[in-house]
Amino acid sequence: MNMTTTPVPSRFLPSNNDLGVVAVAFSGGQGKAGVDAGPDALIKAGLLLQLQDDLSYKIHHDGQIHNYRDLMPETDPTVDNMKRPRGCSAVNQRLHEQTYEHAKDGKLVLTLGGDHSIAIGSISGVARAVRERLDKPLAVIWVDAHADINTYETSGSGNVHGMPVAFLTGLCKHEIFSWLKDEHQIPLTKLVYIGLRDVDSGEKKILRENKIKAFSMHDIDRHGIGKVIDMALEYIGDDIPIHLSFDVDALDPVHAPSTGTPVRGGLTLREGDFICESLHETGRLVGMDLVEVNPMILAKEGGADTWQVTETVRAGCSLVRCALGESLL
Ligand SMILES: NC(=[NH2+])NCCC[C@H](N)C(=O)O
Ligand SMILES: [Mn+2]
Ligand SMILES: [Mn+2]
Repeated sequence: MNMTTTPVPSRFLPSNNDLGVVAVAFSGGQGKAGVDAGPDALIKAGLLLQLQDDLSYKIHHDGQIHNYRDLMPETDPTVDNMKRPRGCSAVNQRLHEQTYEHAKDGKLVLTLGGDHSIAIGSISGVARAVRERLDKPLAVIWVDAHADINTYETSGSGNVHGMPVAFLTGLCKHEIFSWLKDEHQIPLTKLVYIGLRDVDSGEKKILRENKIKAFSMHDIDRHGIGKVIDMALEYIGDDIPIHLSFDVDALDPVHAPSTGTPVRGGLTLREGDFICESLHETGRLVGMDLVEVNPMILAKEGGADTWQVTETVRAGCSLVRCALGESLL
Protein backbone atom coordinates (compact mmCIF):
# COMPACT_ATOMS: atom_id res chain seq x y z
CA MET A 1 0.00 0.00 0.00
CA ASN A 2 1.15 3.53 -0.75
CA MET A 3 2.30 4.88 2.65
CA THR A 4 1.23 8.43 1.93
CA THR A 5 -2.46 7.58 1.69
CA THR A 6 -4.79 7.19 4.64
CA PRO A 7 -6.91 4.07 4.45
CA VAL A 8 -10.65 4.51 4.59
CA PRO A 9 -11.55 4.18 8.29
CA SER A 10 -13.44 0.97 8.81
CA ARG A 11 -16.08 2.75 10.89
CA PHE A 12 -17.27 4.29 7.64
CA LEU A 13 -17.37 1.18 5.53
CA PRO A 14 -20.50 -0.93 5.38
CA SER A 15 -19.49 -3.48 7.98
CA ASN A 16 -22.58 -5.07 9.42
CA ASN A 17 -24.26 -6.05 6.18
CA ASP A 18 -26.81 -3.27 6.49
CA LEU A 19 -28.12 -2.46 3.04
CA GLY A 20 -30.26 0.58 2.26
CA VAL A 21 -32.41 0.11 -0.82
CA VAL A 22 -34.17 2.83 -2.80
CA ALA A 23 -36.42 1.78 -5.68
CA VAL A 24 -36.98 4.59 -8.16
CA ALA A 25 -39.69 4.32 -10.79
CA PHE A 26 -38.62 7.29 -12.87
CA SER A 27 -38.46 7.57 -16.64
CA GLY A 28 -38.50 11.34 -17.21
CA GLY A 29 -34.79 11.54 -18.02
CA GLN A 30 -35.55 10.06 -21.42
CA GLY A 31 -38.51 9.57 -23.72
CA LYS A 32 -39.36 5.86 -23.77
CA ALA A 33 -42.07 4.47 -21.52
CA GLY A 34 -41.34 1.47 -19.32
CA VAL A 35 -37.99 2.09 -17.63
CA ASP A 36 -39.97 3.15 -14.55
CA ALA A 37 -41.08 -0.50 -14.32
CA GLY A 38 -37.46 -1.64 -13.93
CA PRO A 39 -37.29 -1.75 -10.11
CA ASP A 40 -40.55 -3.68 -9.84
CA ALA A 41 -39.28 -6.27 -12.34
CA LEU A 42 -35.98 -6.66 -10.46
CA ILE A 43 -37.70 -6.99 -7.08
CA LYS A 44 -40.36 -9.38 -8.43
CA ALA A 45 -37.54 -11.52 -9.82
CA GLY A 46 -36.46 -11.95 -6.19
CA LEU A 47 -33.45 -9.65 -6.01
CA LEU A 48 -34.01 -8.40 -2.46
CA LEU A 49 -34.80 -11.88 -1.16
CA GLN A 50 -31.61 -13.17 -2.75
CA LEU A 51 -29.61 -10.44 -1.05
CA GLN A 52 -31.26 -11.21 2.28
CA ASP A 53 -31.37 -15.01 2.20
CA ASP A 54 -28.28 -15.91 0.16
CA LEU A 55 -25.95 -13.01 0.98
CA SER A 56 -27.19 -12.33 4.55
CA TYR A 57 -27.88 -8.63 4.15
CA LYS A 58 -30.16 -6.83 6.52
CA ILE A 59 -32.33 -4.95 4.05
CA HIS A 60 -33.57 -1.48 4.90
CA HIS A 61 -36.25 -0.75 2.34
CA ASP A 62 -39.41 1.25 2.89
CA GLY A 63 -41.25 -1.33 0.80
CA GLN A 64 -42.07 1.28 -1.78
CA ILE A 65 -41.31 1.75 -5.41
CA HIS A 66 -41.21 5.52 -5.55
CA ASN A 67 -42.79 7.25 -8.48
CA TYR A 68 -42.58 10.64 -6.74
CA ARG A 69 -45.82 11.66 -8.41
CA ASP A 70 -46.42 14.26 -5.70
CA LEU A 71 -43.28 16.02 -6.87
CA MET A 72 -44.13 16.17 -10.56
CA PRO A 73 -45.09 19.57 -11.90
CA GLU A 74 -48.28 19.69 -13.92
CA THR A 75 -46.43 20.94 -16.93
CA ASP A 76 -42.70 20.64 -17.36
CA PRO A 77 -41.63 22.36 -20.55
CA THR A 78 -38.12 22.16 -21.95
CA VAL A 79 -35.73 24.71 -20.47
CA ASP A 80 -32.32 25.37 -22.02
CA ASN A 81 -32.61 22.20 -24.11
CA MET A 82 -33.36 20.02 -21.04
CA LYS A 83 -36.54 17.96 -21.35
CA ARG A 84 -38.72 17.72 -18.22
CA PRO A 85 -36.10 19.57 -16.13
CA ARG A 86 -38.29 20.34 -13.11
CA GLY A 87 -39.44 16.76 -12.65
CA CYS A 88 -35.88 15.50 -13.07
CA SER A 89 -34.60 17.96 -10.52
CA ALA A 90 -37.35 17.36 -7.94
CA VAL A 91 -37.03 13.56 -8.09
CA ASN A 92 -33.28 13.73 -7.77
CA GLN A 93 -33.46 16.14 -4.86
CA ARG A 94 -35.73 13.72 -2.97
CA LEU A 95 -33.59 10.75 -3.93
CA HIS A 96 -30.48 12.61 -2.75
CA GLU A 97 -32.06 12.86 0.70
CA GLN A 98 -32.97 9.16 0.66
CA THR A 99 -29.51 7.85 -0.25
CA TYR A 100 -27.92 10.37 2.13
CA GLU A 101 -30.07 9.11 5.02
CA HIS A 102 -28.93 5.54 4.41
CA ALA A 103 -25.27 6.37 3.78
CA LYS A 104 -24.87 8.67 6.73
CA ASP A 105 -25.19 5.75 9.17
CA GLY A 106 -22.71 3.73 7.17
CA LYS A 107 -25.15 1.60 5.24
CA LEU A 108 -24.26 0.42 1.78
CA VAL A 109 -26.83 2.00 -0.55
CA LEU A 110 -28.42 0.28 -3.53
CA THR A 111 -30.52 2.39 -5.90
CA LEU A 112 -32.65 0.60 -8.47
CA GLY A 113 -33.73 2.65 -11.48
CA GLY A 114 -35.23 4.03 -13.46
CA ASP A 115 -33.32 5.87 -16.14
CA HIS A 116 -29.76 6.99 -15.52
CA SER A 117 -30.72 10.58 -14.69
CA ILE A 118 -31.41 9.31 -11.16
CA ALA A 119 -27.67 8.98 -10.55
CA ILE A 120 -27.66 12.75 -9.97
CA GLY A 121 -29.55 12.21 -6.73
CA SER A 122 -28.28 8.78 -5.71
CA ILE A 123 -24.59 9.61 -6.09
CA SER A 124 -24.70 13.15 -4.71
CA GLY A 125 -26.49 11.83 -1.60
CA VAL A 126 -23.81 9.21 -0.98
CA ALA A 127 -21.06 11.74 -1.77
CA ARG A 128 -22.52 14.11 0.82
CA ALA A 129 -22.45 11.41 3.50
CA VAL A 130 -18.87 10.47 2.61
CA ARG A 131 -17.80 14.12 2.73
CA GLU A 132 -19.41 14.60 6.15
CA ARG A 133 -18.14 11.40 7.70
CA LEU A 134 -14.67 11.23 6.21
CA ASP A 135 -13.96 14.62 4.71
CA LYS A 136 -13.14 12.83 1.50
CA PRO A 137 -14.61 12.83 -1.97
CA LEU A 138 -16.39 9.82 -3.42
CA ALA A 139 -14.93 7.95 -6.39
CA VAL A 140 -17.33 6.84 -9.12
CA ILE A 141 -16.94 3.94 -11.52
CA TRP A 142 -19.44 4.49 -14.34
CA VAL A 143 -20.07 1.32 -16.33
CA ASP A 144 -22.00 2.20 -19.46
CA ALA A 145 -22.03 2.14 -23.26
CA HIS A 146 -22.51 5.92 -22.98
CA ALA A 147 -20.59 8.65 -21.17
CA ASP A 148 -23.73 10.52 -19.98
CA ILE A 149 -21.57 13.64 -19.67
CA ASN A 150 -23.43 15.95 -22.03
CA THR A 151 -24.18 19.41 -20.72
CA TYR A 152 -27.51 20.93 -21.67
CA GLU A 153 -25.50 22.83 -24.24
CA THR A 154 -23.83 19.82 -25.90
CA SER A 155 -26.77 17.37 -25.71
CA GLY A 156 -28.37 16.51 -29.01
CA SER A 157 -31.36 14.77 -27.44
CA GLY A 158 -32.12 17.08 -24.52
CA ASN A 159 -32.59 13.95 -22.39
CA VAL A 160 -31.28 14.42 -18.86
CA HIS A 161 -30.23 10.73 -18.65
CA GLY A 162 -27.42 11.75 -21.03
CA MET A 163 -26.25 14.47 -18.59
CA PRO A 164 -25.91 13.11 -15.01
CA VAL A 165 -22.11 12.98 -14.96
CA ALA A 166 -21.89 16.61 -16.10
CA PHE A 167 -24.13 17.65 -13.19
CA LEU A 168 -22.36 15.44 -10.65
CA THR A 169 -18.91 16.77 -11.55
CA GLY A 170 -19.96 20.42 -11.74
CA LEU A 171 -19.19 20.66 -15.48
CA CYS A 172 -22.81 21.65 -15.87
CA LYS A 173 -24.85 23.77 -13.48
CA HIS A 174 -28.36 25.08 -13.74
CA GLU A 175 -30.60 27.06 -11.42
CA ILE A 176 -33.29 24.37 -11.66
CA PHE A 177 -30.76 22.02 -10.03
CA SER A 178 -29.56 24.62 -7.51
CA TRP A 179 -30.00 22.16 -4.59
CA LEU A 180 -26.95 20.28 -5.94
CA LYS A 181 -24.05 21.65 -3.91
CA ASP A 182 -20.42 22.03 -4.97
CA GLU A 183 -19.18 20.22 -1.87
CA HIS A 184 -21.00 17.05 -2.92
CA GLN A 185 -19.38 16.94 -6.35
CA ILE A 186 -17.39 14.08 -7.77
CA PRO A 187 -13.88 15.30 -8.68
CA LEU A 188 -13.08 14.67 -12.35
CA THR A 189 -9.92 12.88 -11.16
CA LYS A 190 -12.00 10.34 -9.20
CA LEU A 191 -14.25 9.33 -12.08
CA VAL A 192 -13.55 6.28 -14.25
CA TYR A 193 -15.59 4.94 -17.15
CA ILE A 194 -15.70 1.31 -18.26
CA GLY A 195 -17.45 -0.06 -21.36
CA LEU A 196 -17.86 3.07 -23.49
CA ARG A 197 -18.70 2.61 -27.17
CA ASP A 198 -21.26 5.27 -28.08
CA VAL A 199 -19.95 8.67 -27.09
CA ASP A 200 -21.27 11.88 -28.71
CA SER A 201 -18.71 14.20 -30.30
CA GLY A 202 -19.35 16.95 -27.74
CA GLU A 203 -18.79 14.38 -24.98
CA LYS A 204 -15.51 13.24 -26.55
CA LYS A 205 -14.32 16.82 -26.41
CA ILE A 206 -15.29 17.04 -22.71
CA LEU A 207 -13.50 13.76 -21.93
CA ARG A 208 -10.34 14.91 -23.76
CA GLU A 209 -10.23 18.43 -22.41
CA ASN A 210 -10.72 17.30 -18.82
CA LYS A 211 -8.41 14.27 -19.20
CA ILE A 212 -11.13 11.99 -17.81
CA LYS A 213 -10.11 8.37 -17.34
CA ALA A 214 -12.11 6.13 -19.66
CA PHE A 215 -11.76 2.49 -20.65
CA SER A 216 -13.68 1.85 -23.86
CA MET A 217 -14.61 -1.55 -25.26
CA HIS A 218 -11.44 -1.22 -27.34
CA ASP A 219 -9.36 -1.04 -24.17
CA ILE A 220 -11.16 -4.07 -22.76
CA ASP A 221 -10.44 -6.01 -25.97
CA ARG A 222 -6.79 -5.00 -25.83
CA HIS A 223 -6.01 -5.57 -22.14
CA GLY A 224 -8.76 -7.86 -20.91
CA ILE A 225 -11.23 -6.91 -18.20
CA GLY A 226 -8.89 -7.99 -15.35
CA LYS A 227 -6.17 -5.54 -16.33
CA VAL A 228 -8.71 -2.79 -16.98
CA ILE A 229 -10.13 -3.12 -13.45
CA ASP A 230 -6.62 -3.08 -11.98
CA MET A 231 -5.82 0.10 -13.89
CA ALA A 232 -9.13 1.69 -12.89
CA LEU A 233 -8.61 0.97 -9.20
CA GLU A 234 -5.00 2.09 -9.29
CA TYR A 235 -6.07 5.36 -10.90
CA ILE A 236 -8.64 6.03 -8.16
CA GLY A 237 -6.23 5.19 -5.34
CA ASP A 238 -6.83 3.04 -2.29
CA ASP A 239 -7.86 5.74 0.13
CA ILE A 240 -11.44 6.61 -0.80
CA PRO A 241 -14.84 4.92 -0.97
CA ILE A 242 -16.28 3.91 -4.33
CA HIS A 243 -19.74 4.18 -5.88
CA LEU A 244 -20.58 1.92 -8.82
CA SER A 245 -23.09 3.27 -11.32
CA PHE A 246 -24.03 0.40 -13.61
CA ASP A 247 -26.12 1.09 -16.70
CA VAL A 248 -27.39 -2.27 -17.91
CA ASP A 249 -26.75 -1.14 -21.50
CA ALA A 250 -23.02 -1.58 -20.81
CA LEU A 251 -23.75 -5.27 -21.36
CA ASP A 252 -24.05 -6.49 -24.91
CA PRO A 253 -27.67 -6.40 -26.16
CA VAL A 254 -27.44 -10.17 -26.59
CA HIS A 255 -27.48 -10.36 -22.78
CA ALA A 256 -29.44 -7.21 -21.91
CA PRO A 257 -31.72 -6.35 -24.81
CA SER A 258 -34.53 -4.73 -22.79
CA THR A 259 -33.06 -1.28 -22.44
CA GLY A 260 -33.82 2.04 -24.11
CA THR A 261 -30.53 2.76 -25.87
CA PRO A 262 -28.84 -0.57 -26.67
CA VAL A 263 -25.47 -0.52 -28.43
CA ARG A 264 -23.88 -3.55 -30.05
CA GLY A 265 -20.42 -4.76 -29.09
CA GLY A 266 -20.76 -4.63 -25.31
CA LEU A 267 -19.62 -6.50 -22.23
CA THR A 268 -20.30 -10.19 -21.78
CA LEU A 269 -22.25 -11.32 -18.72
CA ARG A 270 -19.04 -12.49 -17.10
CA GLU A 271 -17.21 -9.24 -17.81
CA GLY A 272 -20.05 -7.33 -16.19
CA ASP A 273 -20.18 -9.63 -13.20
CA PHE A 274 -16.38 -9.53 -12.93
CA ILE A 275 -16.38 -5.73 -12.66
CA CYS A 276 -18.92 -6.01 -9.83
CA GLU A 277 -17.06 -8.83 -8.06
CA SER A 278 -13.82 -6.86 -8.23
CA LEU A 279 -15.40 -3.81 -6.66
CA HIS A 280 -16.84 -5.93 -3.88
CA GLU A 281 -13.34 -7.29 -3.26
CA THR A 282 -11.97 -3.80 -2.61
CA GLY A 283 -14.14 -3.61 0.52
CA ARG A 284 -14.68 0.07 -0.30
CA LEU A 285 -17.95 -0.06 -2.21
CA VAL A 286 -20.44 2.27 -0.49
CA GLY A 287 -23.09 2.65 -3.16
CA MET A 288 -24.42 1.12 -6.34
CA ASP A 289 -26.97 2.10 -8.97
CA LEU A 290 -28.48 -0.40 -11.39
CA VAL A 291 -30.35 1.50 -14.07
CA GLU A 292 -32.01 1.44 -17.49
CA VAL A 293 -33.69 -1.98 -17.21
CA ASN A 294 -36.83 -1.43 -19.31
CA PRO A 295 -39.17 -4.44 -19.15
CA MET A 296 -41.62 -2.84 -21.60
CA ILE A 297 -39.27 -2.02 -24.40
CA LEU A 298 -39.57 -5.26 -26.35
CA ALA A 299 -42.87 -6.32 -24.87
CA LYS A 300 -44.80 -5.37 -27.98
CA GLU A 301 -43.06 -8.21 -29.76
CA GLY A 302 -44.89 -10.88 -27.81
CA GLY A 303 -46.06 -9.86 -24.38
CA ALA A 304 -44.17 -8.72 -21.33
CA ASP A 305 -42.65 -12.12 -20.67
CA THR A 306 -40.41 -12.33 -23.67
CA TRP A 307 -37.04 -13.98 -23.22
CA GLN A 308 -35.46 -10.55 -23.70
CA VAL A 309 -37.06 -9.18 -20.57
CA THR A 310 -36.25 -12.27 -18.52
CA GLU A 311 -32.62 -12.24 -19.63
CA THR A 312 -32.19 -8.52 -18.95
CA VAL A 313 -33.72 -8.76 -15.48
CA ARG A 314 -31.65 -11.86 -14.66
CA ALA A 315 -28.50 -10.07 -15.79
CA GLY A 316 -29.37 -7.06 -13.63
CA CYS A 317 -29.95 -9.22 -10.55
CA SER A 318 -26.67 -11.01 -11.14
CA LEU A 319 -24.71 -7.74 -11.38
CA VAL A 320 -26.11 -6.55 -8.07
CA ARG A 321 -25.45 -9.87 -6.32
CA CYS A 322 -21.86 -9.88 -7.58
CA ALA A 323 -21.26 -6.32 -6.36
CA LEU A 324 -22.67 -7.31 -2.98
CA GLY A 325 -20.49 -10.34 -2.53
CA GLU A 326 -21.80 -13.34 -4.41
CA SER A 327 -18.85 -15.44 -5.43
CA LEU A 328 -18.55 -18.50 -7.62
CA LEU A 329 -16.93 -20.73 -5.03
N1 LIG B 1 -28.25 6.60 -19.75
C1 LIG B 1 -28.29 6.41 -21.05
N2 LIG B 1 -28.71 5.27 -21.55
N3 LIG B 1 -27.89 7.43 -21.81
C2 LIG B 1 -27.91 7.45 -23.26
C3 LIG B 1 -27.49 8.81 -23.74
C4 LIG B 1 -27.52 8.89 -25.22
C5 LIG B 1 -27.01 10.21 -25.80
N4 LIG B 1 -25.61 10.36 -25.58
C6 LIG B 1 -27.77 11.39 -25.22
O1 LIG B 1 -27.19 12.22 -24.58
O2 LIG B 1 -28.96 11.50 -25.39
MN1 LIG C 1 -26.11 3.82 -21.42
MN1 LIG D 1 -26.18 5.57 -18.73
